[in-house]
Amino acid sequence: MTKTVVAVDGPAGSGKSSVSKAAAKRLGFAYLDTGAAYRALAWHVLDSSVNPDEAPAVIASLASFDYAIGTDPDGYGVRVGKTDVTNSIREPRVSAAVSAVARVPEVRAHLTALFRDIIQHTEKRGIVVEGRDITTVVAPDATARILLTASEEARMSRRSAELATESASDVAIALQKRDRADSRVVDFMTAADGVVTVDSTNLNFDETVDAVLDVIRTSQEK
Ligand SMILES: Nc1ncnc2c1ncn2[C@@H]1O[C@H](COP(=O)(O)OP(=O)(O)OP(=O)(O)O)[C@@H](O)[C@H]1O
Ligand SMILES: Nc1ccn([C@@H]2O[C@H](COP(=O)(O)O)[C@@H](O)[C@H]2O)c(=O)n1
Repeated sequence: MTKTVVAVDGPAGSGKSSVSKAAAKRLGFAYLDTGAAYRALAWHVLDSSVNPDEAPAVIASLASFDYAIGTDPDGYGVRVGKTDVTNSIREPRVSAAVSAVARVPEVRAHLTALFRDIIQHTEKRGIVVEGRDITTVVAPDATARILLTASEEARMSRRSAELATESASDVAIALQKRDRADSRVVDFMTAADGVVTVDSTNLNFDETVDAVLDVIRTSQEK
């Protein structure tokens, strides 16, 4: 059986996780959130009292990074060792530390190998994988390659609607800072050759999922 791999990249708050998860559910595919792995490593680094800006110490912490993630879009959990970190990796302190960890080349190589292993071993007939470098580095040969974008204004207002405990301006500053830092490492703002852009600025959630499903269907027909 040929496995369908769908690669989705985009900036923070563009809808990668929610849209990819919904598309995977509709197709009966597995779903892999690669940002969760970078977040889990940032959580592990902080939990080990390592400074995320000290690359050699971050690299050393990979040896004790016992990471597991589910790929069921209906209920996936993230674990580091025996600790369930599904919710704690979304805390602002982890979001603030994750870019420093993600810029270390050894970290990227380690996690890329992990993602490829998960993609290869999925038991479903397809998998939707989302992140920043999936279309270009992790799975450049994917069946469908999508850049999911939305204007900065739309992304900020969607994200601040989610985070009721934080002010809209704090959310906006954190999101801009993370995108700026991340885009120094990976270009997820421009579509690479063969990558289809889906701009959700003027689409509602269901319309965005439908647009992504259209791209997948068209790619499968090729
Ligand atoms: N087209 C859309 N219209 C309205 N809301 C949307 C749309 N797409 C996504 N959303 C909402 O925007 C919010 C952010 O989406 P999501 O968390 O999936 O983004 P993300 O790209 O994975 O972000 P991050 O990279 O920061 O994890 C969610 O509340 C989601 O439901
Ligand atoms: N392929 C990826 C995915 C994520 N990152 C880094 O992880 C951070 C968190 O990702 P979210 O999708 O959960 O927002 C992100 O800010 C990047 O630093 C990455 O480098 N490559």
